[in-house]
Amino acid sequence: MTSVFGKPRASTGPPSVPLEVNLAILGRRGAGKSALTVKFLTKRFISEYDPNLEDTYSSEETVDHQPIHLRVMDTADPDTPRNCERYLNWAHAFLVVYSVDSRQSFEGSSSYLELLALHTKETQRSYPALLLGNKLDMAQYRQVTKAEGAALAGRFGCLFFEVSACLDFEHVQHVFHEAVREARRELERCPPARPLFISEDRAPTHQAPLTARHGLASCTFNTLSTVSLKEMPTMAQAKLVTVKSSRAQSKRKAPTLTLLKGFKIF
Ligand SMILES: Nc1nc2c(ncn2[C@@H]2O[C@H](COP(=O)(O)OP(=O)(O)OP(=O)(O)O)[C@@H](O)[C@H]2O)c(=O)[nH]1
Repeated sequence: MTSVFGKPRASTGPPSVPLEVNLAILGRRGAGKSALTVKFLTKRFISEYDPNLEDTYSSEETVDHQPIHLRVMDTADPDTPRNCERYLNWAHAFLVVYSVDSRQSFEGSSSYLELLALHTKETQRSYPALLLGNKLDMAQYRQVTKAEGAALAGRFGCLFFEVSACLDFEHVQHVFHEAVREARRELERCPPARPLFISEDRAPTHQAPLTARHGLASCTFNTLSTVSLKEMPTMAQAKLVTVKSSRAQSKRKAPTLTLLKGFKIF
């Protein structure tokens, strides 16, 4: 224990490194992906947005006392899943969103779940997905029953929630944190191999040749003597904007606040 001005302070040791979790939000246009993302990040409901904007946001979260560096990709596919590698190869977990007042968006969410199932099969890895029926506040205009949502989620073995981006923040936060928990479980169960790529233009410095270090036949590895291995660079296309909800709250007095690129928050 240490003490500052007579107040006892627990000795915490070195700060724990946050776990990095990437979350992609998928769904048909108008399902409420952006509204849910912004609600989660700022506790606010947006009414104006750029439907063609796709961006990735980052937020420092604490889930079950563990620091998490969460990145959220609010995707914007045109009408159907398109160029999906950008999120399939990036995300640790997926939120698939439909709107309870739109049968079309529900059918769209089914296509996304099928896409994820195919990706799971192809990569032989498991990708947690949560199915969200959004716009629960519009329940009087329902086109999709809760039972139908639950049945679809059951078919793909994923968690299911009905939410509203314009009702309570805690419920939306709970859903995002559930996605983090699912991703964390999977990352613990099956840690990803650290990806490497080979760059042929730089010789390794201060290193004995592979052949000498491993006693391998020189003819086999001669070509590797000018190769260096590096970690894969981070995705170039992901633009990160860090949002601190406390900052958002302190600027509440501003009549219109543009906090996230492309979003107007009132
Ligand atoms: N009543 C209600 N309206 C919502 C809710 N969520 C989103 N909306 C509205 O639905 C419309 C579409 O919401 P977005 O968040 O832009 O939907 P999106 O899925 O991001 O759509 P794209 O950006 O076109 O891909 C907007 O007018 C939102 O204000 C909700 O929970 N309840």
